Amino acid sequence: MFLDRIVATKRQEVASLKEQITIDEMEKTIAGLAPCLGFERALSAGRKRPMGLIAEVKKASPSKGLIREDFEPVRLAKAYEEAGADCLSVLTDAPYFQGSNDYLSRVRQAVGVPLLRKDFTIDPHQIYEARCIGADAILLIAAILTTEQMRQFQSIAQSIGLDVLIEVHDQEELARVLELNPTMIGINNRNLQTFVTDLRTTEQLVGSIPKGTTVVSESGISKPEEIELLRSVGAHAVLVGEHFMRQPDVSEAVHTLMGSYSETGAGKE
Ligand SMILES: O=P(O)(O)OC[C@@H](O)[C@@H](O)c1c[nH]c2ccccc12
Repeated sequence: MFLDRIVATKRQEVASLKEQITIDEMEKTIAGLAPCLGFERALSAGRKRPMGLIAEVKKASPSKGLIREDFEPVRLAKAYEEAGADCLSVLTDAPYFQGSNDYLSRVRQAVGVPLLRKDFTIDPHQIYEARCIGADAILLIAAILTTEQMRQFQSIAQSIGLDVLIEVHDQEELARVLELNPTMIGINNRNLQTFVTDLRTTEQLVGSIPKGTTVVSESGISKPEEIELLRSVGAHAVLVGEHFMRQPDVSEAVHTLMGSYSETGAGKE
């Protein structure tokens, strides 16, 4: 299984991170940082369109290889912000997605919208690291974590001000995740074992999620009709990467997919 390979690589990365820095040291850095921007809020009450948007800064993926040649993370992030993306996601995994922590930190300096650190979180060290490099939210993937790990990671994240997006792609994962009363659930339309995307994944799972939880439909989204469909079944936001990365002008691509927006917010409490 491919996901197992990614996790094995991540374990080695975490081991070397632990040799470089302790949690105590990272906590000292965190004490001097500005508060996080509210990621979940930006997608719910604060969203700018009827459908919220997390626009992803993504250079490559294991299934597609290099996605964008002229990859300039800061320029892309500014274009997304200008086009009214509510939040951004920045891939930081290097071996499989050609991302980097440095991209996230540079994007943090350049934009004012909340940032998701998109990576494979398997250890508390990475949560502190995410905060230190400038993230406002982290991703927890149910497929690679036990319920207890998710509970522990969620509480660590909250204790340092980070929001948590918990990702599921089937009923079994969703049932485990609901035990944690999450504020935000991502439904990944891509099966991380086969890489096949199917928007019916969102349609099938969204009905089992309690009202009041912010639902993000993730992956394989590229058409305005899909946004409308996902909105009509109950998703509050979408996470879009590859489709935007393949357009020369990402700002225009956001407008074409998502429609126009108002700064005053279109979300409901
Ligand atoms: O590029 P897409 O198909 O629009 O998908 C974006 C995002 O959902 C995808 O990058 C993603 C979703 N969950 C992940 C977990 C790890 C790495 C990447 C992902």
